[in-house]
Amino acid sequence: MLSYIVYEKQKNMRMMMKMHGLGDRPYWIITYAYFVILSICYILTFTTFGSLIGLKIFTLNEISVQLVFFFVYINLQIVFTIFLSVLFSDVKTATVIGYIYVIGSGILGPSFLEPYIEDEYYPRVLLEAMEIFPGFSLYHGLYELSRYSLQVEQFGTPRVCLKDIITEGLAMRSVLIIMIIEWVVLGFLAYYLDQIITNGKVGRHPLRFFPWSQGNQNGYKKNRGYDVLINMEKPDVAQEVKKCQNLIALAIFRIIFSPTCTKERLDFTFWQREIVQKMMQEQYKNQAVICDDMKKVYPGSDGNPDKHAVRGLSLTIAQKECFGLLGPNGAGKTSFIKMMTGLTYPTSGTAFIQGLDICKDMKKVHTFMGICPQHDLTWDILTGKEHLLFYGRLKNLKGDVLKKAVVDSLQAVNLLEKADVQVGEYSGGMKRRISVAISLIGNPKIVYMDEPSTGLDPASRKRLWSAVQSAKKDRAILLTTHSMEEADALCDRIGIFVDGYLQCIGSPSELKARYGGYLVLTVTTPSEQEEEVERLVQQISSKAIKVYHISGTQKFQLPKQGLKIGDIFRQVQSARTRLNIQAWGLSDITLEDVFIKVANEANSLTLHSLENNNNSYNDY
Ligand SMILES: Nc1ncnc2c1ncn2[C@@H]1O[C@H](COP(=O)(O)OP(=O)(O)OP(=O)(O)O)[C@@H](O)[C@H]1O
Repeated sequence: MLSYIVYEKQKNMRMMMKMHGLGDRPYWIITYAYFVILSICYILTFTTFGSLIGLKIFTLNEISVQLVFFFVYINLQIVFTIFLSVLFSDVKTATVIGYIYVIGSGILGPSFLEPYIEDEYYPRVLLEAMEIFPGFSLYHGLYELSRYSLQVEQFGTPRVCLKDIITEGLAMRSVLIIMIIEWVVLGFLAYYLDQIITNGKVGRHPLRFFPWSQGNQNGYKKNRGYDVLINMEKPDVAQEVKKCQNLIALAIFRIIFSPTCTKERLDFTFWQREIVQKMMQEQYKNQAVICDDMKKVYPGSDGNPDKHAVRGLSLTIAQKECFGLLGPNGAGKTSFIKMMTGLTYPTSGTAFIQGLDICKDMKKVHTFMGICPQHDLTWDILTGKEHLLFYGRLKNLKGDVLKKAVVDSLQAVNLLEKADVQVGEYSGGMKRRISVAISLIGNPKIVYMDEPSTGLDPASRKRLWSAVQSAKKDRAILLTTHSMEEADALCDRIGIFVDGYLQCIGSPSELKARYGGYLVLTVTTPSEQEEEVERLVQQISSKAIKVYHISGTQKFQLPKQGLKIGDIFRQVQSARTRLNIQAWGLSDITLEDVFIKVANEANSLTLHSLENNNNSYNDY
């Protein structure tokens, strides 16, 4: 049981289920019920088999006594396991500790505890204190059962029944009482710790359940207000920041001026009202996601400084928009998606998804969210179809609708033929495709895809793209990718993210226009015609620059301003015979060029500022 729970935690399966709408309470109820049923089956087999081979502990004891004792114990064992599981994040460690516990308590029972049980003068209170350890209470209970059966066999006394245990104050009574109390206490404790501890660390405020607690409920710092530094050198990013601020102010306005709100209205200053009213006129509607200056800092360890993975991200994503977040390795894209999906908390700032604050209403957000994580989170023993059935049910799909959704999803990612194959037998690309299908099932309103096409062959990638294309018709999609071709094909808007900052934002064509600004004209002629070609190009654009020439092949950069592609075609074609042009071509800047340019600029800026810092330290 311990390995099972820790496995789901370590592999982030639990988080994956949570992100698809399975709340903590249903998760634990289902898990608990599963373990109880499993344990009951085990105990029934155990006692039946024991009786069949004539073990007196089973044949000479009342069935009701055995059943009550074993039932209480299995429940205690389950809550104890859940309690222990909170402390582990690695399945191997959990399994080893689990075995040490089982074998250790089996050895310690007869060698350590038994002498105290048999010693009538040993204080019972101390013995009962030792039985707080569940392995010892089990041992003592079994010891009592065997004693009762021995009495029946040797002295012919009547069998001990439940009533005798309760009224006569037999040792079994204290064992049962200890186990029942522990069952309840550990149950609450396990649930409480599970809520505040994430991967072995305290993730939420320890007092979050107590109404009198003034502690920050989610363990993050809020950075409300309008103190975001707007970098005027990046007007697109600055505009996005402003848009977020305005939208948030609008949301505040709506709350404050709602008829039910009285307290906050008093704190609402006049100037804020002015801004909000002005902004009300602006048409920022239908935003699926509004991120407000989100930051993520990982605390430094082993003497290393803190890692600023996301340094302040303000972003809006409209309904039915596919937004592509591009960036070099380590830029902070995954950290951002982790915050958006509730895998980790923002260090400061927050985001609103369909108007719900991710720091306050993440549970509700999970019910209409889909995610395709960077690393596939699937159960090896379940088939592709079973995965989709499971996640479809989490999204409240039922009956024929569910069946149809599963078939459609499998078809969309070309896995219909492999529907009944266990995912453990899937290739890397197939696992990726089933992850995409999982993220889209149940019509989530917002879908996050972290490098969805990694490891896919070109045909599968194209099919995946068309699945994403049709999916975005009725939902917002946030996609991270290293493939510029993919970003160009799928994304309505793109943001390039470097070193935790958004460096630029816009549609692929806007970015190309903004960072390209020129066309590349390549002309190949016999070498003696080179000068003539140069003259022709100067006629087309007086600002053309020759960037390259070798044995008759010349390359020119033509500033786009004032140029018409049709004119270039016409002029080159009409001079084709006269100048003996053997080949010529005109190309635009690619998204890849934009990416490299933006990333290089950002990196050189960082280096520059680091150098400046170093210089100022030296000066100092
Ligand atoms: N749990 C963590 N603790 C400390 N640092 C972390 C943690 N997770 C990520 N980082 C660091 O934060 C930075 C951003 O990481 P992140 O995984 O978000 O980048 P990314 O843009 O998704 O990279 P890639 O494209 O390679 O997936 C990296 O320098 C990484 O080393």
